[in-house]
Amino acid sequence: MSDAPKPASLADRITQPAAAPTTSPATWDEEVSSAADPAAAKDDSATADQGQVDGQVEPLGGSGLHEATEEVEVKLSDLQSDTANPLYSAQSFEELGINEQILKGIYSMNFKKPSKIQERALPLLLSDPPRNMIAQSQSGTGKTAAFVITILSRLDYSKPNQPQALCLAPSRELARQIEGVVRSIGQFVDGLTIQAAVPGAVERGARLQAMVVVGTPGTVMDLLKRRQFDASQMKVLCLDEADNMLDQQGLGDQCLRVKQLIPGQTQILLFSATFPDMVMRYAEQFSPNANQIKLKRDELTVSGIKQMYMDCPSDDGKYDILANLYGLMTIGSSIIFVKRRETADKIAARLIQDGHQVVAVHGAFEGSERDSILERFRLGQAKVLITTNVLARGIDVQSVSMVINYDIPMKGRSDSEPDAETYLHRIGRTGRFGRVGVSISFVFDRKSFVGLQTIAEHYGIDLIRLDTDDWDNTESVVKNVIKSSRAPINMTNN
Ligand SMILES: Nc1ncnc2c1ncn2[C@@H]1O[C@H](COP(=O)(O)OP(=O)(O)OP(=O)(O)O)[C@@H](O)[C@H]1O
Repeated sequence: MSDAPKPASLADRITQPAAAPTTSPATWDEEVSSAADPAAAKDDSATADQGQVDGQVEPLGGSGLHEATEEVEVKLSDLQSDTANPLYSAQSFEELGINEQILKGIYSMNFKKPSKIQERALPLLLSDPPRNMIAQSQSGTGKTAAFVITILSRLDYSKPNQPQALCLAPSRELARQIEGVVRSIGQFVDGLTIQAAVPGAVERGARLQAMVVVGTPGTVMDLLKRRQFDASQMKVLCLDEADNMLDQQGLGDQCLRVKQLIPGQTQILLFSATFPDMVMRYAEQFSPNANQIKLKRDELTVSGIKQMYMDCPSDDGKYDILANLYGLMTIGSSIIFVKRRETADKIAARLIQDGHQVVAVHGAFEGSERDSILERFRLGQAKVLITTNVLARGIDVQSVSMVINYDIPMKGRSDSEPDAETYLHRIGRTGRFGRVGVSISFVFDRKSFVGLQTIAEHYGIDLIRLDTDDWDNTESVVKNVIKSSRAPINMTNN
């Protein structure tokens, strides 16, 4: 990129006719910017083929290029004292009115100061009488601890066998992860009982007998129907990834049915990094009179994640680019997101055949197998994970330094619309709590290019273009980012 002339923003390039007639375009951004014909993009969108897709949502109704920044080392404490940073807080955990045993758990996790969402949300969440909450904060900024502390603070510890708090998440992996956070933060809380309600975790006929239940909506609904779960004394209902839970046809219905079976005065908490307008309206009905903490669209991206893209020669040609990137992907850990299960299997098989070590997980895998593969990835025994949207949200593996969008996330009938929310959640698997990371999105045709460009404009993101013909430069740009451990302070935009 150093030798190439710095192009104007993608937005400029797509909306303005090319200044001078070009010869046959070398890349899709050249092609699209010279044609600038939205109708043509539409034609392409009708060609989505069929296949098994995980985690797809039903639709509801200043991008630019720049040079990568040089390495800057920053401590977490520096980030947390920068008022513009989403990790900033003026207060300590003690000042937020959290009970001693819970505080002990928080400090044992090495959390020194709250993040902005924790500082802002906790006083509202813990105040009496309990009020509902709709809370939005960027990926990796500590939303889980905010609702877990609330749950632990609301329980009646004289009733250890009585379910009193229910947390729902869209995937078994995320539910298990949240269960782990409840166990960690609650490790010094006397008498705390916790149970997971994910497929295969509760024996048929066995009653749920824990104060805190963390599960997926389908399993929880089954347990309620079979009277294995008494929700009559529920105090808190929390939906993590709430926009996804309320938006997806099936999950939305199940969440609504669960809500109908709990007491009317239950405190309802909705958390997510994204709340599209249409879903927000429904969220406000689901969680009435809620305190709300919202972000503007241009505050949603995390500055520590350097977002890049590569212009690939063809759909098939993406594989060679991926194989070339493989060495960089193993510097930390990385996740490759694809649309279809078959693609995940296919590229995993090819990479393995080419001598690389990768693992794949998607919805076709059996539950316990999914758990054990993700565990291997968490432990760093497998460095590269290939998956579908099923793991796009919530999964917290701090060592992930790169996310690859092998397929640009799309939604709608025949994949007609770019899926800006899923893009944000996918790239948010890196850059956790002030760490740095790289996302690389592959485009190869007009539709994928326009899709990415639309997403970039939606959030006002600057995308760095990586040259597929200059691997030395690509390597140095990516390495430069991932070898620094923290996001530079002056890069924060929120
Ligand atoms: N106050 C804190 N100090 C240090 N680390 C923290 C603090 N709060 C949370 N973390 C850590 O930050 C990471 C991200 O937290 P969490 O998974 O809750 O993010 P999130 O906001 O829910 O993200 P997502 O939107 O992707 O689900 C976790 O590893 C968590 O342990």
